[in-house]
Amino acid sequence: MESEAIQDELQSLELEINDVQGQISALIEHQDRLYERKSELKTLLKAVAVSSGTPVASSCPDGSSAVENWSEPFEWDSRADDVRFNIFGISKYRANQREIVNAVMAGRDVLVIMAAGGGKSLCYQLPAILLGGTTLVVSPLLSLIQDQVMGLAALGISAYMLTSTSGKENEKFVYKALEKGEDELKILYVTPEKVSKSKRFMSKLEKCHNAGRLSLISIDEAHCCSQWGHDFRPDYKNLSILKTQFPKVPMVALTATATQKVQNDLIEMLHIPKCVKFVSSVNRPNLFYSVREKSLVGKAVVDEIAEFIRESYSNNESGIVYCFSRKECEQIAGELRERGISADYYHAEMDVNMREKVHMRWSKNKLQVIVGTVAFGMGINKPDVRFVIHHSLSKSMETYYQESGRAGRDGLPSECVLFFRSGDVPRQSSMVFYEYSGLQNLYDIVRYCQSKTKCRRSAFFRHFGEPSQDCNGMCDNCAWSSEVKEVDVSDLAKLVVSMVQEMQAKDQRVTMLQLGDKLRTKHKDLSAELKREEIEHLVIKLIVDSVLKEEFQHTPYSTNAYVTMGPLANQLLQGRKTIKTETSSRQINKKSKRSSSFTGLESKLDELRKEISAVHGSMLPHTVLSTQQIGLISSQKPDSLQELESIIGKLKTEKYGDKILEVMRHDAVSGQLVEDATKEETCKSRSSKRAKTQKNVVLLESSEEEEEA
Ligand SMILES: Nc1ncnc2c1ncn2[C@@H]1O[C@H](COP(=O)(O)OP(=O)(O)OP(=O)(O)O)[C@@H](O)[C@H]1O
Ligand SMILES: [Mg+2]
Repeated sequence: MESEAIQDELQSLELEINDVQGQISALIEHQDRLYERKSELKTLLKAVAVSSGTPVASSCPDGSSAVENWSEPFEWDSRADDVRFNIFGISKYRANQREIVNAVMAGRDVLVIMAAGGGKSLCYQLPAILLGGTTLVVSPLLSLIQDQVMGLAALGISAYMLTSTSGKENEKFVYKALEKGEDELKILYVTPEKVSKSKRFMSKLEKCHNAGRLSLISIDEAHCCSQWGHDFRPDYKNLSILKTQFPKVPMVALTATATQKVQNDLIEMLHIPKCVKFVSSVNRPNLFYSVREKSLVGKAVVDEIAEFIRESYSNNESGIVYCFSRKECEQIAGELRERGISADYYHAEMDVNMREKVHMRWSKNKLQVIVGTVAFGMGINKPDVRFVIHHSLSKSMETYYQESGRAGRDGLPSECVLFFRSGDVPRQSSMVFYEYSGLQNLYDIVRYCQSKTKCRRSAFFRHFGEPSQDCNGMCDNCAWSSEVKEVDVSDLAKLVVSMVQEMQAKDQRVTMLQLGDKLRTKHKDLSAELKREEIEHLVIKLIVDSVLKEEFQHTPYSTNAYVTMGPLANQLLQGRKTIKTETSSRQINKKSKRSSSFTGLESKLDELRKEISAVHGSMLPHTVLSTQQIGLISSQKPDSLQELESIIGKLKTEKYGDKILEVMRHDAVSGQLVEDATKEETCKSRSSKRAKTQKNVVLLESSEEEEEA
């Protein structure tokens, strides 16, 4: 008897110890997050003190850490303005561009952190022209390099590339230009492999340097150097050789990825400890962020996406739909086509040529929507993507920021919509659980999706450790007021957790889907009230709140995610923790249009840029005229080449000015004709109205007459 009592006590102690251990590990995890946040806030405080948006000199040549003023006048100002406007057709600098150009021109190493579409290319292309000699640009992807070289060639700048695909003739020209310097070679793009693997290339580059002709080195998409970045490329690690070989040549490293960890890594790996650092805000004020509830019925989701595109983007404006798997991409592209949307798919398993074809059709606006996996990523250089839809959630806030950020790189209003359902979470978690902080990162974006009150934008500021800025109603939670109620669901949560506990005691594993089904079978009274997605929503909330936990098991074909007791499960069961969910009565404002579609004249100019691009083969429409330039021309209506030049600069006016003015004149004439026709129509209808009135009078008179008669 005594031994039985001891056994009992031992067992209950065992349970209690397990419980305490669970709580300790949850608290340690919590403590880690607090430490991480503390260090973010400290950095933030420094940034705020320096005043946001201004450059931070990480340290100066003399070792001091004073902030330098890169906004003051410099001797190259007027030349820089001339090239910016008359060659690039850019009427004014965007935030930090001028300061960066100045720091590069002053011969400093520079690190640029600027959001996607912020205009990083100009920051090295403009100095490349002003400096003379050759600028070497390392860029990770062939498609990016091709786009850039083609865009620069269209501006008459001698830009070349050396990649695995460049032909012998091209290679010969480039090597000769590097070695002898007789032919002009302003900008040379290479992939990182050229630097790390081609001895021939490095020896030619050395000759160019020894002759004093290597004026600048630019590392684009520099986050590829860092293992903490999302696109790590092993060959980027070897780029440190550039600073070792050419210590006096200024280096500019550019990226849109802003985390502190990546920044520190880059400075170390590229050997630029004394660089001037320019950190711009991660805010993309022109992007409208929203989250929509994703239906359990696949076809209904596609219907909603197709309706969204048709209603808001009926002028063939470009967009991307991101999907989880290759199979899903193909299927959804097909289903969108069935619904009359011009869509095609893009994923890593496709043949390279096929992929390039799809990308090219989309870039040339011959295809409206690309349905892609994350493989459709870094190489996207299209500035006028008006919408990015996520058919399933991304794996972290950072990847979502990157993927959704492909919208609106031209600064014009664009939309980012994420379709969220809790059932998609286990699919992602079984992919990311082995990554460092993979699950924590995933749960961060799940919190973003589940919130019905918090500003979506503020989640990005928080993630990147930046002071908050006004959202200006540019997210669903800020734009559309709705009644959000907090509901205490602790009792239901206890039922769910008890069920997991029972199964665990019997050594049974349960997935989220099975858990929902079992709960509804066991508690029939609940199944009438609770929908499957509501239970899934609760289970995911419990996982995110550490009450439940995901565990993974590998099979030869897949990795399965199971739900088990989490570190805070006992706190809930003992009534020491409450669980609340948000319910909202919001109706999605489906008709709200965030983008302005083209007016008549804008459409004609859009047609013109497509025609010119088609004639030139590889040139893209936005290289001919940007959407912003189309907007400016349409609103200012220049009627001479001189006036046009004051809007789009000399080069584009010389090349396309006559054609643009012809379109404008044609539009004015047809506008006049329409106006005349309208006037005539109005006159006619007035006189016919008058006649009708008179007729009525006559009739009336006659009827009176008849009556009289
Ligand atoms: N000052 C400016 N005014 C108007 N348009 C600009 C300006 N600077 C750059 N742009 C345009 O903005 C678009 C995006 O520029 P760019 O490709 O340099 O962005 P990025 O910062 O390199 O973005 P990503 O991180 O996506 O590569 C381009 O179409 C470019 O011509
Ligand atoms: Mg870029």
